Amino acid sequence: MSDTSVSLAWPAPAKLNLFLHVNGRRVDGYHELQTLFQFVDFGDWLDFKVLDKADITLRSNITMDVAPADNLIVKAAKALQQASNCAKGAEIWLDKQLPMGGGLGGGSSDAATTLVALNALWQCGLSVDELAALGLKLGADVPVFIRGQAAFAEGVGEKLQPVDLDEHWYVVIAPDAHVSTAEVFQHPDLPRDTPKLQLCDLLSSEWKNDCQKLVTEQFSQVANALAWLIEYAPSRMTGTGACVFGQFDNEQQARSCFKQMPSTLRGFVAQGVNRSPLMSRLSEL
Ligand SMILES: C[C@@](CO)(OP(=O)(O)O)[C@H](O)COP(=O)(O)OP(=O)(O)OC[C@H]1O[C@@H](n2ccc(N)nc2=O)[C@H](O)[C@@H]1O
Ligand SMILES: Nc1ncnc2c1ncn2[C@@H]1O[C@H](COP(=O)(O)OP(=O)(O)O)[C@@H](O)[C@H]1O
Repeated sequence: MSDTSVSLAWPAPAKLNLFLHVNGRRVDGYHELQTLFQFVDFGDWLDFKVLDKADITLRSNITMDVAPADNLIVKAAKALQQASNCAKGAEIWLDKQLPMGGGLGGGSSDAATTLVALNALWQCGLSVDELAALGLKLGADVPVFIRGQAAFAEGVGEKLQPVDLDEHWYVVIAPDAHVSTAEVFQHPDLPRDTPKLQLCDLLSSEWKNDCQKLVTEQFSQVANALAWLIEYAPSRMTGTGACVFGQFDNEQQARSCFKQMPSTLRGFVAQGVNRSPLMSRLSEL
């Protein structure tokens, strides 16, 4: 591939936290979690044009409320340049489909796709472990997107164990609310005492999200979306919100529910997938 070629689009899928337990708070303020990550076949898309000079530029279909230098995509590209002493740059195009700060991991997924794609396109030669370590510095959820396999996560989300889960269909609703991850974790009323359990026990118990009660009490939009969805399917919040998801056995049931969604709500239908679409894209190179 020549340095000026434009690669085909690269997917940056969303994730769901099928359960999210808060087990305690570390001395550095970060929280010990146990969570189950699965990807869905819906998300953002990125394009990269490799440049012979070290410039990194980003254009997007939406106006983002983060400065370019703070965008996780730009940060990821610069971190990779530094870590691999790479003198190449990139023009990056982002087709943003995922709500920002919604608990779907869009920013983390964008960062992971940038690291994986540019590592290949710039021929940096970093291993998956090296990319995951680099990604962790950008955000707790970046490593799971880099590894591209549904996973049980512990620690602050960096200790990952691959899992093979049922690939259900989901209706995902993005309530019109911005929930700050940092504020949820700082809140005095967040329960932080769920006992740590073995994965086999967690898989056979009822799944819950320890942030959900606090967030639904504070954001009526999240409570209302959940109250509507739960009439159709088992439903929960993902991450620290605001997005909620309902789980269906098949596509037809999910689409039938989605059709009945009030026009005041926004969302999408997607299938849970254990292998990230990013991995399929990478294997096409
Ligand atoms: C809790 C999860 C579950 O997926 O929430 P969502 O962000 O997806 O909603 C994520 O791990 C979040 O990951 P991410 O959004 O990358 O968080 P970071 O940028 O690393 O941290 C944002 C802030 O949240 C707090 N934080 C984050 C993760 C964690 N295990 N404990 C924390 O206390 C810290 O105060 C930190 O400053
Ligand atoms: N490319 C990006 N896409 C989304 N958010 C980004 C991006 N770069 C930086 N951010 C910042 O990261 C925050 C978390 O984004 P996101 O990953 O979408 O949410 P969450 O972690 O709740 O799933 C956003 O509120 C935004 O300020």
